[in-house]
Amino acid sequence: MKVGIGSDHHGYEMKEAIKEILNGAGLDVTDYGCHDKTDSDYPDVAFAVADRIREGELERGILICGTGIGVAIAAGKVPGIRAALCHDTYSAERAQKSNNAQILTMGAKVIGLEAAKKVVNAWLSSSFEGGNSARKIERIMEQEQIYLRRSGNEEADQSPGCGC
Ligand SMILES: O=C[C@H](O)[C@H](O)[C@H](O)COP(=O)(O)O
Repeated sequence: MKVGIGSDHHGYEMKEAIKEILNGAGLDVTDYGCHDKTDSDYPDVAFAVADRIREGELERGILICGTGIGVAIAAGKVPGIRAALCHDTYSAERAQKSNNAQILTMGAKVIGLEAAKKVVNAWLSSSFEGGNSARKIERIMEQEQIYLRRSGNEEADQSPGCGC
């Protein structure tokens, strides 16, 4: 599985630790930064990872900032992207099974590393179940297309869709 990972400076240490684990597990992991603890702006890394998913280069992304909120908001602005902020294993599992979220976000100031590892594992080991969930994801994706068309955006119809 091709996974992109990224963080701002608040999430740097957690990002490095999780990257090591994923590499050790044999996943194909690409690090989109940041690469040290120097102040960095979370939207930049969030857009970098989300864009690669939108373009089909990555299957999944993991984004970490202080709270996980900023990266989730930014990544969710990229058409076709569903980013889920999860700090517990049940939500992480459902983020895949119900929401087909390509991106997991976490806050390094909110959750400890051991719990974060379990959240990542729950999310990576789950997959979308379709069924009744598909209709809701399709509805979200349809509405996104409506907004894109309404704004005359040429990117309408180029999103990965619902994955249903
Ligand atoms: O949602 C945003 C994250 O928690 C960021 O890590 C945090 O906001 C960093 O921004 P600042 O340093 O401006 O508080």
